[in-house]
Amino acid sequence: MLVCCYTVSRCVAADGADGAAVTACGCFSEFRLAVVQLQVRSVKADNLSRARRLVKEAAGQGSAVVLLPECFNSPYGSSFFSKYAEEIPGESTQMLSEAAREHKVYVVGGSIPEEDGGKLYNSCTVFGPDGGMILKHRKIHLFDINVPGKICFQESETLSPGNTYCKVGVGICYDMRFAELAQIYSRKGCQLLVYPGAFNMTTGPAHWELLQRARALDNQVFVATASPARDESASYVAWGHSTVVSPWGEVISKAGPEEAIIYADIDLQYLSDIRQQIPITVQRREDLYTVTCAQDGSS
Ligand SMILES: NC(=O)CCC(=O)C(=O)O
Repeated sequence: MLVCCYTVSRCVAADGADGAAVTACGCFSEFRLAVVQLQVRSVKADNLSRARRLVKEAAGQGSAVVLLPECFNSPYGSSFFSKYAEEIPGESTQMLSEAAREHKVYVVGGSIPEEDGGKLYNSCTVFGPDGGMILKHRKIHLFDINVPGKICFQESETLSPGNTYCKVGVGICYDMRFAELAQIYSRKGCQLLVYPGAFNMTTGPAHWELLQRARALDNQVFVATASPARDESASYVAWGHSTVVSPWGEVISKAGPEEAIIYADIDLQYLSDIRQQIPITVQRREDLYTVTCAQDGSS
């Protein structure tokens, strides 16, 4: 999977088979990334058909990777998760697989509420151009916050956290706040971190761009976020502003609040150049500090 470029042989497929994603790894040094800021509404079938159409449009513009938002098939909110939840594979992931195969692109399928064994998860799946599922990432940091008078949201009332991270650089929304996760991904060789996410009207203006730029700069990686488009009539109003940030920390592409596709031409040589110019990746004092993984992380 090219968002990883961990090394081709270490990529892990959804079925756990090491190396099965070798062609998917591809390791292009330049490619076009499309971020689809979908207007998510209450009719699941409409969300799926619009997502499919926008993947097609993005592919037609030469994109190799298309990123969808968090909860692209369902309004975001605790009262919706169980109603819209599906097993994986299911209707929504079937659509992602078909769209990836039909248009010969990688699709990072934002996330959907996933039902498994009586529990609900917030899960991202990634499909390669052959329609095969490369990985599934379950959101590992549930969004439980309380900013008095502004926003109180408790994902843990309905969702369970995933307990593994994957070997490509995928996090979901609140996961972006955890710098260690991004550090681990970049140590494993990820050069692009993708975060489908739905920040809100309180934390969005304050933190959304800042977090992306921080993750990008700290790790000298590209960072892309995909939000649902803003719907002022929704119970949870998403901030929008899907963004792509370069390893220099610059915003290279950014949507407004409305439905849109944004594009960024990712050049991994540029990333290497920055890592040579400011060589923090080789200047770390691992004799004094280090970030360790509690487990192997395969998912
Ligand atoms: N869906 C989420 O995880 C939202 C996270 C968020 O808004 C934040 O401020 O963090």
